Amino acid sequence: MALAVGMRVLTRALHRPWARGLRVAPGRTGPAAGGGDGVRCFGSPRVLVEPDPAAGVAVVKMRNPPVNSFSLEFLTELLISLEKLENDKTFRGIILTSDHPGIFSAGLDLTEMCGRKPEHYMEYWKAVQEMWLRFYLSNLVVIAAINGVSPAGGCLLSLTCDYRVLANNPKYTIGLNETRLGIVAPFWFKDMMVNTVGYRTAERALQLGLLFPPAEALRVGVVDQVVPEDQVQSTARSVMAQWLAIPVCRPGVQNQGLGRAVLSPEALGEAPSCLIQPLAAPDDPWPLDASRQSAFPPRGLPACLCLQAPLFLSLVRTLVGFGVHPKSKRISS
Ligand SMILES: CCCCCCCCCCC/C=C/C(=O)SCCNC(=O)CCNC(=O)[C@H](O)C(C)(C)COP(=O)(O)OP(=O)(O)OC[C@H]1O[C@@H](n2cnc3c(N)ncnc32)[C@H](O)[C@@H]1OP(=O)(O)O
Repeated sequence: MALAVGMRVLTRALHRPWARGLRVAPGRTGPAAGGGDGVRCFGSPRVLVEPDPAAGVAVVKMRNPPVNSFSLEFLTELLISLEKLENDKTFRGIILTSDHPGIFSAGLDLTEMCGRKPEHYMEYWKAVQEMWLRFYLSNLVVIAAINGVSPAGGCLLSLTCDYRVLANNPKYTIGLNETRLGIVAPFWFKDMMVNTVGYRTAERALQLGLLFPPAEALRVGVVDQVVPEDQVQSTARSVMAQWLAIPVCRPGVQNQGLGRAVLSPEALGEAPSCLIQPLAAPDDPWPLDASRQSAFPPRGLPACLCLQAPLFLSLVRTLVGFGVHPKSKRISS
């Protein structure tokens, strides 16, 4: 299904480049997540934050209908919310979930990735990387309460979290399905998966573009817990309490050199620009060996990406999977 929808969205975006996927959800206020009096939700049109100051926790709900895809606007709002919470010493943890049960996130917004100007791709790609880095490196404990389907970038976002609770609904699949769309998952997507499920499982999952239903997701370890749908939020809160009982949980993990293995100290210094630098230097020598070159363009490569061939190829050089890109060493070693 993801393949069909992906192709449909891409084709439509090509023919309707003005269709930006910019859907503004109405604002909303309500009681705090913890039910405390006088504490109001805040956020932005696409991101709702339900604070529970007493617990030091905020529930961050993605609400970018219809599928919580990562449009540029949505990414920007999500990052602003995260930054606000990080700068507010009241909060030590966030629970990341969807305001629209059934869909956690459809991942990158496919309409952002074709029919646009090169500058837009740069801006968009930078925002995607920043989202990943900011969540991955956040000093807040982040628990994902996955209450819907979570392909590709949606899965990546959950992989940045410290713990993943998935609702037990066979429709709620999760995984990195990029190859099914004819695109290669960036090496940092791949590294996150390898860190989570191990090399062989990640290799097979990425090559086949597997989307795991809950039982399988738990078995391979892409999620930490599968619970009945109506217990996802409460389980996430219990897990959070367990994490917050540890005085130095997230910074402590970093100090032990665990969990942040994808990033080298060099990349940490100037991460976003460092990561997109190869895209800005499209004349770099082709880094793929002959056998890999013959695999491009992959079968099923969306037509619009073929039309963007020069950009796409330079991106492929940046985004390759499984260690064929020399530059990946500086990030993933
Ligand atoms: C920047 C330069 C780019 C160059 C190229 C480099 C490429 C590098 C990319 C690297 C990594 C990519 C990561 C990604 O995340 S790619 C996105 C992958 N996502 C998917 O495969 C999910 C596709 N969607 C679905 O499977 C289903 O929509 C879903 C199961 C999520 C929900 O199904 P449901 O039946 O509830 O809803 P619909 O399918 O009817 O969809 C509703 C509307 O939403 C539109 N839609 C769906 N997904 C996306 C999406 N990812 N981006 C934008 N829009 C999306 C869908 O078309 C429907 O729209 P309409 O209501 O207008 O018909």
